[in-house]
Amino acid sequence: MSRLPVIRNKRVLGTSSSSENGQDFAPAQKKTRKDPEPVKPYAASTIIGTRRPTVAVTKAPISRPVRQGAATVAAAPSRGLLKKSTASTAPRGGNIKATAAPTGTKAVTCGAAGTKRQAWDLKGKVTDMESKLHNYQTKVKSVNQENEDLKSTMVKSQTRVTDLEKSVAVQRSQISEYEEELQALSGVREELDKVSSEKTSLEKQLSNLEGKYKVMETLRDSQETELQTLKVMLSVQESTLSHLQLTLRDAEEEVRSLGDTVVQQKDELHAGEMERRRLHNAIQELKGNIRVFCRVRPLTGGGLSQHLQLPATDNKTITLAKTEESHTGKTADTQKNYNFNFDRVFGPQDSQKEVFEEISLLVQSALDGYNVCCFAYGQTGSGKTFTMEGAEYDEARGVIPRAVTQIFRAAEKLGAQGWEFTFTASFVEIYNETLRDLLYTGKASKRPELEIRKSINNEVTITSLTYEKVTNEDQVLGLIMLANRNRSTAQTAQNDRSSRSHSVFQLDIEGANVGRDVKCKSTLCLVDLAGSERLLKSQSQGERFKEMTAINGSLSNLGLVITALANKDIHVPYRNSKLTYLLQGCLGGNSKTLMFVNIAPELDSFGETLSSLRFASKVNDCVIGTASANRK
Ligand SMILES: Nc1ncnc2c1ncn2[C@@H]1O[C@H](COP(=O)(O)OP(=O)(O)OP(=O)(O)O)[C@@H](O)[C@H]1O
Repeated sequence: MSRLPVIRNKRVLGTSSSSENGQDFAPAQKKTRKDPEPVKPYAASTIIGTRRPTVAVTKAPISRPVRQGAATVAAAPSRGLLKKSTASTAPRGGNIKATAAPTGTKAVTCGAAGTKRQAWDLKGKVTDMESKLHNYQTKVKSVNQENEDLKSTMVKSQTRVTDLEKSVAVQRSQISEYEEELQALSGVREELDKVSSEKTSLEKQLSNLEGKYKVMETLRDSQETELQTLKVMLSVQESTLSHLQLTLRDAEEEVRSLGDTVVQQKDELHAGEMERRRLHNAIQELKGNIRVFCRVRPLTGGGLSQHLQLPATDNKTITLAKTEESHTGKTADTQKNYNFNFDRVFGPQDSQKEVFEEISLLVQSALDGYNVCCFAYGQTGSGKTFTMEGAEYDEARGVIPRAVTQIFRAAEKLGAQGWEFTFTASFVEIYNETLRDLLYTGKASKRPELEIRKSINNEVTITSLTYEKVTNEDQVLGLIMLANRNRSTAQTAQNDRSSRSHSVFQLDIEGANVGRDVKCKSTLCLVDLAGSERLLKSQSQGERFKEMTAINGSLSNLGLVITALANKDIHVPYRNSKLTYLLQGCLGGNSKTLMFVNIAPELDSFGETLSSLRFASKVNDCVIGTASANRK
């Protein structure tokens, strides 16, 4: 920070000094400069010539002239004026002039007329001397006066000097203050430096920003151009929009009329769906409400079996041929053929897919509100489980997983027509006339006993059985896997238990078309029966005998029930076995039944095969009454 006052004060000081000196010392300096030679201070020469009466008073340079315009009598001690010796100090050959004092002091002249007195004129000389003395006295007086003045001036000057010294001291203290301030200002200077460096960086930033600003301006310009283009486009779009709005109004009108058409078509569709169901059922009835499919499994070691003949052109016949040797040996061997006709006969080469295609219509009936029961009958190892469950890879999937897939897909499609379905799955095993929950996940020790109950409206349920609500195919497949795990656990405890127990998978289906106030309810029942070995062959004893008795009992009772239904007997012995009791809802008037008779192609299974085919043939001959859908 500029503290110019310091300089100004100095200047003031100088000015003041100059002013003082201007009054008191300047002329002397000027004179000194003019003097050809410096003259010692206080060196005053007064030449009082004997010959020349004129008294020359030289102007002696003094260090401090008393006053401008004062007599140029030197301010040296007045005594000196009288000393003759001092005359010798006067400059040699100098122009010594008698300078008349401006105050009226006259130069001493010899004689009144300035003429030289005669030697004899002593009086005159005395007079001159007196006059001179008087002059000198006057001069002394004036000098004294002047001296006094000078003294007072000196006193004043000293006072002045003191004042000035004080002032100087004050100025010095001020200077030191200013110096201190200056010192303090050095910090400020650092700050100033910092600020200035900051300023420099800010300036740089500013220039950067200016650069950016320019770029932004360019960008803005281009965007403004773009905006203009967009505005033009917008106006075009607006006109298009208004045009489209008009079109939309027209379209809405059209949609409204189409909506009416859709409602009308939905009605027609629903009527069509109901008609389809009616016709579908009519076809099923024509096919018979109980159907039997025969399936021959491939030979375990490959090749063809000689005793089983399946005509290539006919899918409904199977011939079991047996060559009987002549007992006497005298006659030729005779061949005995056993022919059986079924709704369909599948050979060893027929795939799971082909088998399922034949029963998919029945599965559709389950969704339409009809009870459907499908069971596999046959000796152990004849392919019942393979037919019903299949293997894990896709192509080998059996009836149960395929039926589940079909049902969920069909339900989804019917959803578009306003149908909503709920599905409940259960899986039960019947072993030795005892029911076992295959979906049970609790502790084995707490496994509850299951009892079949029949409600007032003839609905069969099992107490404490797991009824699992399912919403998709994967859930059902998960339950089937759980059932298989449960079965294999039991099988570890008892060898081949699965062959000696019936497993019953049930899917309860409830459908409602809320908009049309239509409801339906049905059960799809898929059963893998126990092996149908005859008691004689197995020659079982003990526990095994008990198992076989139970199996044969339930299977033969199944035959009896079907026969009773076909004969329209008043009493149908459902309760004679757990199997028929459980399947009561799915067998009989209000249901569609499909039986698979599975055949093992090995020759040593001939007897069992013949027995199975005879049983199936009996069932096939039955015509169970007309089924009616469970509609409300
Ligand atoms: N159509 C077929 N094609 C190929 N393999 C089959 C076929 N049918 C059955 N099998 C195979 O034959 C074997 C016995 O079949 P499966 O276990 O299904 O008989 P099962 O009648 O269920 O026997 P069990 O009464 O002991 O349960 C299995 O290995 C199975 O994979």
